[in-house]
Amino acid sequence: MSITVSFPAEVRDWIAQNLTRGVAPQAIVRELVDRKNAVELASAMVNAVASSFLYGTPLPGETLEIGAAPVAYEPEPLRVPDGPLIRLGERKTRVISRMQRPAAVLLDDFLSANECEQLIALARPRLSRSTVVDPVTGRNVVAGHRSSDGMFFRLGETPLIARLEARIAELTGLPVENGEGLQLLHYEAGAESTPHVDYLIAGNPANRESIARSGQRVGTLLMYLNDVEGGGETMFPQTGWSVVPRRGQALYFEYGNRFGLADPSSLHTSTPLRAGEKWVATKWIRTRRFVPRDQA
Ligand SMILES: O=C(O)CCC(=O)C(=O)O
Ligand SMILES: [Fe+2]
Repeated sequence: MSITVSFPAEVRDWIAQNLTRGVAPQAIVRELVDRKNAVELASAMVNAVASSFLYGTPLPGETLEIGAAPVAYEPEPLRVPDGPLIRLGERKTRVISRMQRPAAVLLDDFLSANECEQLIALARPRLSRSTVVDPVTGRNVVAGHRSSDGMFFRLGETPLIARLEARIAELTGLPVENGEGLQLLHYEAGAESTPHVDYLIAGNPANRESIARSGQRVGTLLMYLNDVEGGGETMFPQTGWSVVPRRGQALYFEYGNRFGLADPSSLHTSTPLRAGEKWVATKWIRTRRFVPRDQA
């Protein structure tokens, strides 16, 4: 049995700010109990906000159900075609491996060596220190945790970019217009990205606005543009799976289901690069047409 109680927006936002700053959920519950809330109510309020962070869902509204069934992510199969070979336009790509959770496929020969070299050459003069959206303020800041350089292409910016975007749409079954501009990342020795999910957490206004404009992110395609000498693996700590970058290969993973939940097992990291460099191109895909902030 469950009961419905009111959940004031100020309390919800205060919990969201604390979770974003990394305060432990138990500490937030304790503080609420100190402020004369019943422990069941305090736990339910913190759990509701934590669950929205975990599954990439909207923040809870003005009411809260206490005693409702807990949320869990139900995985769905990838939209990618079955079989060992996938024909994408004039290109045939070979499936190396499939993974159920997170739903993923690793592909060989997704890009030709020449396409990898062209992407690097186009991106190199335009690199700048990678930024991320600050979870508290929602502003773009230099990513302390990421320590790579990056740049973005506009959708269809060159014939090569347009051709790759068409290939990605054919693979994923999601329209080109749902894709964000292709991002190129360059890591040097020692650089890494710490564990993160690619879907957007509704804890700050910038992410909420982005989700309202373009929908949630539901899939990521990583294209490896060079072989790495050591480290620099794309690692999924929840499942212990790690992909070693190899030139021309692509890793596609999806993390959105039909209930609008995102998959926490898609948490991933680029492990510290031990030597040499790593080049990777990332395509993030939304549920709807991607509208950048400056074009809203
Ligand atoms: O460099 C990688 O392997 C991962 C990159 C990544 O996580 C991203 O661009 O979102
Ligand atoms: Fe990522």
